[in-house]
Amino acid sequence: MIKLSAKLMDIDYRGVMLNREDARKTGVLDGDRIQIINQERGASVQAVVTTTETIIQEGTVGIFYVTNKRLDAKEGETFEIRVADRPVSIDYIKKKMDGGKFTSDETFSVVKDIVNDVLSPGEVSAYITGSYINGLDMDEIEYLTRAMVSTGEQISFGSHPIVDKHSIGGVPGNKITLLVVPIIAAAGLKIPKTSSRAITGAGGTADLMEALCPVSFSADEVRNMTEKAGAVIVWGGATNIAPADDRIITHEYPLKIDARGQMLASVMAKKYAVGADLVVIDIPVGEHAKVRNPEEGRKLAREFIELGERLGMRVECALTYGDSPIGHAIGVNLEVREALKALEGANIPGSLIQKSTSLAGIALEMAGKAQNGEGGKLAEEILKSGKALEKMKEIIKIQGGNPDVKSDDIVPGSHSYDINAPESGYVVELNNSSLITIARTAGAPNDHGAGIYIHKKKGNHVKKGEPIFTIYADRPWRLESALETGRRLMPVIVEGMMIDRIPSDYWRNSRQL
Ligand SMILES: O=P(O)(O)OC[C@H]1O[C@H](OP(=O)(O)O)[C@H](O)[C@@H]1O
Ligand SMILES: Nc1ccnc(=O)[nH]1
Repeated sequence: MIKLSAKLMDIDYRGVMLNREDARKTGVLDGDRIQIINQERGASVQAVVTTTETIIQEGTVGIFYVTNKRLDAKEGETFEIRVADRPVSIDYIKKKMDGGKFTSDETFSVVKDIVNDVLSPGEVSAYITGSYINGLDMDEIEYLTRAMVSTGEQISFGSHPIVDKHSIGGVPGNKITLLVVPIIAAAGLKIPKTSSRAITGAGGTADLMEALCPVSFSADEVRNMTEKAGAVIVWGGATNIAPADDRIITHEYPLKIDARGQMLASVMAKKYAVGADLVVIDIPVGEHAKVRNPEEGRKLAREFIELGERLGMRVECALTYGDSPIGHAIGVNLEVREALKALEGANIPGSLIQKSTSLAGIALEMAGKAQNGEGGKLAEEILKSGKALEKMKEIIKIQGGNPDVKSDDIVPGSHSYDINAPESGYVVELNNSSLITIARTAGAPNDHGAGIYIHKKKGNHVKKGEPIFTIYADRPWRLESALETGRRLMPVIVEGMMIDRIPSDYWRNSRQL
């Protein structure tokens, strides 16, 4: 054991940094774990070590920002440093990588170690990849859901039912939560909606809502705001509700994957932790969506319903059209503007309003606010009457945003480029996955102005030279990269359009590469 004095490092990362000499004395290598202890304060955390020759001097331990949120060290404070045991959860992760099955205790051990930052980013990725490749059965998914809930805070409300809604994601432009939640709340129901940020997409609901108001709140604040306004739309990752979820999503995001077992647990843990009784799940189905065909969709729906039964929640699922983007806008500001326009009563064509009112309608029927088959109509009435807009303003206000915000206040990025039709014809393909890649390359979701506005959707006729879609970015170099990606991926195909021209010397040239 050695004693070192703390140096706080303002780096948004987990772990600690040791001088190589101190690491040698302690007996740890880069990537090993140490326990940092202050006996007097009773403060102690485990952390993964990074070693350095020069950045941290001997006698000092550098503590990264995220780890210090738990340790609360002051600059110069003295800590005992001990080698920490290798966590047993790593053996469980290996077992899953080899095709084994997690027990309840093993799952809890992995989740607890993720939440307490005991596992390194590589180990968390191995856990996700192992589960992604070998799958989790329904028992393992239930264990995971319960472990995610029990390692965080839970909310309970005085009156019931508590309604909730969640989409598994995977379809670009899916801003429907910004309509569904205020419609349900305007009908007098409580809906404490927690969302994640983008996982495979170009803007999760938490990212979108952040363009209108703060989204980071404690579990207590979520409860109090929901009691007052009937609803919130907040970022689950900030609440300490199912805190493992956000850690897992952080590792899924760069890979654009959403492992099925983790997805079920991620969604349902958030519902269970807020005390939901009635839950509607949106399962977009489409060639480039997370669920490829209706059979797979029905199977996933059964799993959501079964998991709900095991946890005491009534779940209904809607298989929705996921072959094309929802509405016309993809990316934070573009989507928020489109959602606000719909709430303001603008005549937005097609999928956005229809999808939102159908989903909200199911929740209204489940809660007994409408007869079976009448929910969608009631939801539409609530939307058209302006009551959903009023409720949305109340939600924005209670979360600390400007309730008088108008759709036109939310503007897309100042750098844009129109992609025009090379031929006249019908749009026969809009590749969701490529659209997302282009929007992300343009800067979405972090750059709020970045994204894509689609002028012509599948089945629409377009004349040669007319814009099919416009790419927006906040920074010019991001627009350049997005354009390059767009040219490579060709996300839209117009009937009759030449897809590529392969010159006769193609093979010779490609061999030279
Ligand atoms: O990035 P991809 O994987 O498309 O989807 C993730 C989005 O789907 C869910 O939406 P909601 O909270 O039901 O609106 C999540 O919370 C998140 O916002
Ligand atoms: N894995 C997930 C998919 C969609 N929403 C979530 O919160 N989590």
